[in-house]
Formats: sequence, structure tokens, C-alpha cells
Amino acid sequence: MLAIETDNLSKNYHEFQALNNVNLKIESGSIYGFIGLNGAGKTTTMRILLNMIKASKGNAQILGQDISHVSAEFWNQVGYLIETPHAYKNMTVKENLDIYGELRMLSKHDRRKRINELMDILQLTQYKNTLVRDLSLGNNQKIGLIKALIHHPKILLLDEPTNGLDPTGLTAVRRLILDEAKNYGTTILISSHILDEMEKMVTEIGILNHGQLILQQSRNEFEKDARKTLHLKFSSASDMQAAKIVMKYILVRESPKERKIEVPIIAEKTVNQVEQTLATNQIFPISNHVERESLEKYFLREIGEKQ
Ligand SMILES: Nc1ncnc2c1ncn2[C@@H]1O[C@H](COP(=O)(O)OP(=O)(O)OP(=O)(O)O)[C@@H](O)[C@H]1O
Repeated sequence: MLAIETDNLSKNYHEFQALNNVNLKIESGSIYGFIGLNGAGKTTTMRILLNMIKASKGNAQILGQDISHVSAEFWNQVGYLIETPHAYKNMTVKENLDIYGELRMLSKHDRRKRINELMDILQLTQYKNTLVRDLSLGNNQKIGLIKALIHHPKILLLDEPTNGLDPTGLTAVRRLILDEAKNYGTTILISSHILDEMEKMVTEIGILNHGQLILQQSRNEFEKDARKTLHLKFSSASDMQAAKIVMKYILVRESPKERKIEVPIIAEKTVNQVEQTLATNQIFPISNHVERESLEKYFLREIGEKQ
């Protein structure tokens, strides 16, 4: 079942077309990584999905309902963090979070429990009595994230939620997102430029390029389509040279200092072929493993090829 779907979503800002016939299909319970360069149209898409701005053409459904015809209560099922979060600057962290919980109609007991739990996961407890105006950028971002998911929404839209976070913050946010999806079946649409982080979380991928969705696929499809390389390491430089000679028909990349060779896997039989060729010639690498290209490389290749 699709939790979020758009049909030919388009948006023009005067003559500039920011979105061009975008057809998002986001499965229920998935973590959908929405990837694109600056200005690709990610925030614009999310703003339309949240009814903050109107599409110029096309429509969008969330949980099967056309978002232009839903009641105010409908939005209780949705949480979001779009760019810089807004909080009351002259109130403490705890006071702000309590207001968010109240707005989402959590009982006093439930919001105290949930706020303590979230502050603990995001390492905010020590700042609970700090005024929001005195918080760092990263901690402000965490407040925005808590606001987005305090009520366990069915749908969560996160636009660059890891802005300004340090490595411990990144790990904590990742854990929170993965737990929310796993334990509550939340459908999460997330954009970020930190593709290493995205790669650790996403179950689906959508690449937006100049307002067009140029690729949309499941994680399994990405794993299958991404380029793979066979990495071979040899005990001596002479073994490495010998391996290069017997594999002359295959384009290889070498790192002579480390006595390593990388062989692009262009067909299913490549690995077997290489291993057999080496064995026939009595050349035995000391290590041998296959690596898949990163999501970042995959993304850059996809947009490069379609520029
Ligand atoms: N209100 C506006 N008026 C005119 N142009 C706009 C407006 N909002 C966005 N744009 C333009 O639309 C395009 C898409 O912007 P958007 O913010 O959606 O991109 P993005 O993918 O979220 O980028 P980033 O990764 O930098 O956040 C950009 O070229 C931007 O300048």
C-alpha cells in the first residue's frame, strides 16, 4: 500500500519550473531517501505535501486521501521538520517540548514520559532547563526533530534533519528514525545531503534532479544496480604484476604500494572468471572481496549521466 503518492506534481515560481511532473510512490512503512543537489526541489515537494504551498499542477495523496480535501485533524497523523525549526526562544527546552506535546494532545503523563525518552536518546537532558535562544544549532535541530515525532505520527517528513549535528548526534538521530519505522510502522520521507547516513537507513530511494524524479527504486534494486568491484590483495609486488598480466583482457585499477588490484564486475561470471584465471596461473591473492559502490557515488553517477 502506498502511504504517499503524487501524480504529475509540478510547481512553477513565475517562469521557473521547480518541479516537473513528479510521481512519488512511497510504500507504507518505508524510509524513503529523497536525494538531490541544492535546488533540486526536495523542500518544495515537502511543502506541497504539507499543504504549505500549492502545486501548480498535479495532486498528492497521503494515506489515500487527497491533501487538498482533508480536515485539520488529518494532520495529527503527520509530523514534519522542514529546514530551521521554530521554537519559543525565551522558553526552556522542556517548556517548549511540553507545549508541542500538548498541541499533539498527549496527556501530561504521556508527554512527560515521551519527552524524557526523546531527550535521553538525543542527549538533550542536560539542556532541559536551557533557554532555546542559548542552544547550539545542532541542539536546536534536535528540538525540531522531537517536535516532529513526539506523537508517533504515521507519516514523518524530515527535510535535512541532521543539519548541524555532530557524529554522536547523527548516530542518535539514525537510531531514532530506525526505531520509529520499526516499532510504529511510520512512513518516513527524508532528505539529506549526508548520503553515508542515508545509506544506513533508507529502504527506498528517489533521486530528484532539476525538478524531475529521475529514479525511484527499492533498496534491493539499488543494491542490485550499484556497480561492484572485486578487490584483490597480493602478498608480493611480483604476484600483483603477474595477476595483471594474466588478466590483461579486463580493465583493472591498481594500487601498487598496497599490492591491490580492483576489478570492475561487469557480468555475473566476472568473479569466477578472475578466480579461475588466477588459480590456473598459480597466483593466489591473500584477500579477495567484493565491494558495492556507495549511495553517494551511485547518485553522482545517476545525475551525471542524466545531465
Ligand atoms: N518562493 C520561491 N520563489 C522562487 N523560487 C523558489 C522559491 N522557493 C524555492 N525556489 C526555487 O526552487 C528551486 C527548488 O528549491 P528547493 O528549496 O525545493 O530545493 P531543495 O532540493 O530543497 O534544495 P536544498 O538541498 O538546497 O535545500 C530552487 O531553484 C529555488 O531557488
